[in-house]
Amino acid sequence: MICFPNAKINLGLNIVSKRDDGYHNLETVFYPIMIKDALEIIETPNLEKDIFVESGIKTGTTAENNLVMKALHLIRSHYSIPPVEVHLLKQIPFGAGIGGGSSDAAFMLKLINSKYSLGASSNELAGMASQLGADCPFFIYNKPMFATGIGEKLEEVEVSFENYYLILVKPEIFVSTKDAFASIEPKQPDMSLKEIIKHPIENWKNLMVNDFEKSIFPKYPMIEHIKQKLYALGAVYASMSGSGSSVYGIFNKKTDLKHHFDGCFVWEQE
Ligand SMILES: C[C@@](CO)(OP(=O)(O)O)[C@H](O)COP(=O)(O)OP(=O)(O)OC[C@H]1O[C@@H](n2ccc(N)nc2=O)[C@H](O)[C@@H]1O
Ligand SMILES: Nc1ncnc2c1ncn2[C@@H]1O[C@H](COP(=O)(O)OP(=O)(O)O)[C@@H](O)[C@H]1O
Repeated sequence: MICFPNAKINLGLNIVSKRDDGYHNLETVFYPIMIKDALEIIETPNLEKDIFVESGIKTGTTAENNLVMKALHLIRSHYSIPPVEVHLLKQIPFGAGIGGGSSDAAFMLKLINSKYSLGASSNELAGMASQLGADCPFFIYNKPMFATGIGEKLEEVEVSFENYYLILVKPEIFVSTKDAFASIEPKQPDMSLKEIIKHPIENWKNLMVNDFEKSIFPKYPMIEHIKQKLYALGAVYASMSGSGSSVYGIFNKKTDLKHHFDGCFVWEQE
């Protein structure tokens, strides 16, 4: 049985306060984008323990610390699941602020739930996902969501780029989410993202921010350069996604932009 975990971008990101457990309360809108990994589980008779095979982009993870295996062990602690062979084809860049690892883990929970007809509800799966990563519960629902708390309180929102064109650019820079949070001064936003998102996309430039940009841009000028270039090329809105290093641009019409970003991973909406 196979599935195709996809990535996300953050539309705005306000880091509101630091919590006693070291995590941060935030406000963001998660928006699914269709850069995809492939995740397969194969049931092999007489297998004594799980097998994990990773191909594609090298994440440097192992069968012990890859999030798909952590997801497998977690769901197995609730349900009886036999040893399986797991194949993960990595195509979503990591350290990119687009949640690839969290998505793989959430899709593993959904895959096991379907394959073994466990009947767990989305809410139950989201509860398990929250133990694997702050971004993880969103990928259980995988539709545009306004998120608060550490990212686990989710509310569906209406937002679509149907008449627009989206491009995502990731330079050869890998940002650690933990380090990115460490250099943030939390603050209450002037206007809630839930309100901002209702404005026309043309107004977002003046209203919507990603709080990580302020600390990440001075450290990695290349990321800011990409954002400025997207605006120079005519983007209606451009922003870093999550803790970086990816930057996305939203355009009014499809234009050939790839050649402007040599040396970067570039994904364009079909
Ligand atoms: C910043 C965001 C924005 O969407 O995405 P990415 O840039 O990673 O994609 C997320 O909040 C990341 O979610 P996720 O990547 O699942 O984070 P986790 O693995 O749970 O946490 C990694 C580390 O980030 C910090 N962390 C994470 C989430 C949060 N709300 N507050 C935090 O302080 C903690 O130090 C934690 O140890
Ligand atoms: N299935 C996975 N895919 C990618 N990274 C993973 C996975 N499992 C664990 N990791 C670890 O998580 C880190 C962050 O990966 P990821 O969530 O894809 O990045 P980000 O959301 O910051 O773009 C990686 O550097 C890697 O060490």
